[in-house]
Amino acid sequence: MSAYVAVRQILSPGFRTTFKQFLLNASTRQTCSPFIISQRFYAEKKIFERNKPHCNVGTIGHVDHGKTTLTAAITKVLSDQDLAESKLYTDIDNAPEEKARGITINVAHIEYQTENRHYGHTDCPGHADYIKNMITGTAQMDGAILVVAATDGAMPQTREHLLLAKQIGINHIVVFINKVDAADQEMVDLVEMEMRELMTEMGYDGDEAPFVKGSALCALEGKSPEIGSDAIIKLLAEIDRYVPTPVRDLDKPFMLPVESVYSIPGRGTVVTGRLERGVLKKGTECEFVGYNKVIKSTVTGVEMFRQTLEEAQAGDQLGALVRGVKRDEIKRGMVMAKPGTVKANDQIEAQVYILSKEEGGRHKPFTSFVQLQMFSKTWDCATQVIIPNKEMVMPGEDTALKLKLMRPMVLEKGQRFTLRDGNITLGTGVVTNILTPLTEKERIELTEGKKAREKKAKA
Ligand SMILES: Nc1nc2c(ncn2[C@@H]2O[C@H](COP(=O)(O)OP(=O)(O)OP(=O)(O)O)[C@@H](O)[C@H]2O)c(=O)[nH]1
Ligand SMILES: [Mg+2]
Repeated sequence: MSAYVAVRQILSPGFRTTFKQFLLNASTRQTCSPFIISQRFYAEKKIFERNKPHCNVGTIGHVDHGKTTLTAAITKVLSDQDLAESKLYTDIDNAPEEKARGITINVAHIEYQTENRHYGHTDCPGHADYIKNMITGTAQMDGAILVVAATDGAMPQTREHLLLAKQIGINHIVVFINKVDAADQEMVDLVEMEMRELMTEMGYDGDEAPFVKGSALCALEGKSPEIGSDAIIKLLAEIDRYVPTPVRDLDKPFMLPVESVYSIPGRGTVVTGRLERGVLKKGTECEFVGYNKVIKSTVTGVEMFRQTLEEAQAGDQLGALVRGVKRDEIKRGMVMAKPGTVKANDQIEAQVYILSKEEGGRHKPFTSFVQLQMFSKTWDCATQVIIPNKEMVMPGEDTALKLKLMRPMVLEKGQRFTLRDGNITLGTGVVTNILTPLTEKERIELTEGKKAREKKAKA
């Protein structure tokens, strides 16, 4: 009964009863090891067992460089060690449009374990049109795997993803040079040199960053183990070693930026995302904030990778079942939090770095009243930019800006964000001050101004 004793202190009475019943079950009693009993219990009841630190990683990089193939290969190699459920390429890119076009559009969340940690893995799209999804996906990671095809080397989205990852606050990146089966050694070495330089240029430690070379396709197809499965094992060992388990903010009131919303027939509405701070349990009251709304609800269930969680902790990638709210009432970008602990704001001051032309930014300076798209956490919103104290801002400059958002969104002091202009990442910044909300008159001026500009642009 020692497995029961071990968990009874941390689990609710309802859970304890279920576990006790399981232990009293005749077939279970035949097994004497408490460890095996508890493992069987968790698996059978689909309950998430928190027996290793959890860490969020994911694949980023240019389109077609092999991120999804690598994701599938990792699950395959780990499934041989009973540390993951093997996922096919088509399980990951499963939307009809993704299958038809052979590219990733939506991020996919996959689960696996090494001996040391439990991982949530987000496979991001590389195509330039889906940068928005990549930003949302990367916002959930603690460390990233940058995939670069040896056949191509660094490409535009290799650079852009690296830059965005840096801005989002991902400090640990492991590079996987993929497709070595299709490139000669000289080419592979050149790509490594180029990538180390690029990492340094983007503010990473290019000399220290771990590089693993291999072929995701060989690993997935079970061919050439020296560049296939061995490379995957090496990659996972480097992630285990290099990406630290972040210290989670467990003591603060909980907060989860909503990534997706689903309606599950017979059960209700489920929101998913990464719990950014605090802990979350079934029965907790919550509030959804953003897009001019505050919606109150109660969490009636918490799951991680389809397994029930007694208590979710900051860092967990989870789904929360919420009572009494319809799917259409909640949107990606809203924040679910303890009632009264987060606020939406529409006017802030920020310190922003405007990328130079060489870094992929704008070629020309900009002046006040330009309208840009602001990305933070899982939301994005149009915002008007005001430059205090000077006429214009040049590419490559670090500047204070005042931002007026078209809609109030959750923004806190110290929060990081990205500014984009069409297809260009223009700058990255941090909120330095929250200003008084826009008055009704100012808001009308802002939105009317936007309409007028749009009309002019069309004409
Ligand atoms: N030769 C070779 N081809 C590979 C390897 N890994 C992936 N590929 C192929 O490269 C193509 C693109 O692979 P994906 O995994 O879809 O690439 P991706 O980076 O996920 O692409 P997006 O998500 O659309 O950005 C596919 O045809 C793969 O079979 C490899 O190691 N060697
Ligand atoms: Mg993909």
